[in-house]
Amino acid sequence: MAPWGYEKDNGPAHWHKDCPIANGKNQSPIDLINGEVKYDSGLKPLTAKYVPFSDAKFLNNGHSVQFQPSAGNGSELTGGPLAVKYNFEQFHFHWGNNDTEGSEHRVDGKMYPAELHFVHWNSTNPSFKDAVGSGGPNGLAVLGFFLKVGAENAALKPITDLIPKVKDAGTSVTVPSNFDMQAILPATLTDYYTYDGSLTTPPLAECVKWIVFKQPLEVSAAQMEAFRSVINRDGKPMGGNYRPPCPLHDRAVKTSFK
Ligand SMILES: NS(=O)(=O)c1c(F)c(F)c(-n2cc(CC3CCCCC3)nn2)c(F)c1F
Ligand SMILES: [Zn+2]
Repeated sequence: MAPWGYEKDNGPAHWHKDCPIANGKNQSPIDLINGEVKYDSGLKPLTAKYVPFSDAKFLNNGHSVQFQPSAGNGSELTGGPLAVKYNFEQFHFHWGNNDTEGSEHRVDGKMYPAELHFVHWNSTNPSFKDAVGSGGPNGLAVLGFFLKVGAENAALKPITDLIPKVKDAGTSVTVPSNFDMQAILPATLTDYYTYDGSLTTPPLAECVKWIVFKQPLEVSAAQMEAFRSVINRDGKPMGGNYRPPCPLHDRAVKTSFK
């Protein structure tokens, strides 16, 4: 099969051939149905401590645009549903070709125009790759933020301004060392949905504690348009790089809010 993608001939409906776990019982994304979630008063706020990276790339890997440091620098995530410290690995985006689609998770069936994922790995593992392969839902912790069109996002501007430089698959650019990743996050990481799931792209490993924030972040129409100018390995717009929702099976979605 052609390398996986989001087109008719290599999209999500084909992924099970190389990754049979695609039909597993703990797959992501899901539709977050408010009538079926359960408030858990034990869920505390999360704490993300992000240190500026001196050597990070922003790259187009053919299926997303991704902020990727060359090595860890002590940036970490703790709290919320997490029992241990998780190291920051990368962040990337999923988006649509218009404002009615683009996010991976949905809320009562509603899609947002984009979704931002901050990927972290359980620090009790020797590496990110080991964490992905560690078995069970505590290998990775991914923070999901919905993006909606509104005011310009000043914290994301240094990243969206780089998008024209990574328009083509396989290209990358160095991110200025004064980029403040912490500024992207809301001041308090309180209201979120959390459930056990998987990577939303191959290898679709069922190793993720998902933490999806209720409050969307805003980006300007111009920032959304920047994403829509990115092209994939087939030279087509990358927009539509989202997996449709998967069955919940017998999983519970907990919320930190009533
Ligand atoms: N959407 S998501 O679920 O947040 C999400 C993630 F969390 C990821 F970690 C990855 N991921 C995939 C690999 C290849 C590795 C190749 C070596 C084996 C481990 C996977 N690197 N990072 C990913 F692509 C992705 F989309
Ligand atoms: Zn993602």
